[in-house]
Amino acid sequence: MSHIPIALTVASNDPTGGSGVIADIKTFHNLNVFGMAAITNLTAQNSQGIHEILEIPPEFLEEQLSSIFSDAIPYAMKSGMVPSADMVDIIKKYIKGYDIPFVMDPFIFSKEGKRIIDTGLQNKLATTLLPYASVVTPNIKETEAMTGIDIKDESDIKTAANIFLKEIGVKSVLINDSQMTGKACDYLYTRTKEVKLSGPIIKSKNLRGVGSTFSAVITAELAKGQDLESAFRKAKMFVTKAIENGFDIGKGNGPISHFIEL
Ligand SMILES: Nc1ncnc2c1ncn2[C@@H]1O[C@H](COP(=O)(O)OP(=O)(O)OP(=O)(O)O)[C@@H](O)[C@H]1O
Ligand SMILES: Cc1ncc(COP(=O)(O)O)c(N)n1
Repeated sequence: MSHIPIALTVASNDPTGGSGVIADIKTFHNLNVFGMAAITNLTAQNSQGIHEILEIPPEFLEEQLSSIFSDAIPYAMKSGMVPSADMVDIIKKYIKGYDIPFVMDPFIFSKEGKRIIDTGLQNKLATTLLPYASVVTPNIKETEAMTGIDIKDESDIKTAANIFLKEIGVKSVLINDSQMTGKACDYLYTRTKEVKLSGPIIKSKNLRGVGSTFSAVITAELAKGQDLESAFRKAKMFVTKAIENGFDIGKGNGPISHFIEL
């Protein structure tokens, strides 16, 4: 194959390979997209939680991005864990400068509910990066934190989505209620349409990487030139199968599978 779309993830490393950039690269590979990764953080984590986080110096993120973009421009990019205001500004510079599809997967709370970034940085992400995002993929807790809406049902999700679109200025938002109800309904809101995809909740403790993988599928599909709604449908199918085929690796919560065939 001489020509291949490139997707870039700007995120953090999970040494056990369940989430973060390793999950992103596995997803890009599965979808026949060439994956690149610029690292923001190193984490020490495993199936039982995040233990330590070591921030890469912001100027070294700049070095990584400048090496990538001066050589081959990715077709789409996503961001995950962004640990400092300086890094937010660096990422904004590249998104503004190159105008490629940008999927923002904010990482504000860990799976265990622990706050990962403070509210100052959360606000900086919202005001500086979100207006440049093609789509944002927060989970319910992140949606509540960024919009101030207490989410109890579908109408609250719609209210929060409207804040993302009309007040924060994001082009589109993807929110799901899997952490709230017995279903796994995902909602896409853009300025012109709403799409709801319903699916059953799969009972599994092996859910590590589900958020990273969902946003990585969207990024890979946008890199291929697919529209956002098709990318959303593919991401939903991908994570559903990936959860169904998850692995019992480690003593706690294992990872989803990236070996799936759609
Ligand atoms: N138990 C489950 N059964 C079926 N689908 C699920 C389940 N858990 C999550 N999903 C689906 O996985 C996708 C990602 O979910 P979600 O955004 O909540 O993950 P997350 O890890 O909390 O995300 P984040 O990276 O933003 O923290 C969504 O499509 C959601 O519906
Ligand atoms: C390095 C890193 N990035 C992201 C996540 C979120 O996990 P998930 O992909 O399961 O939402 C994580 N735990 N660690």
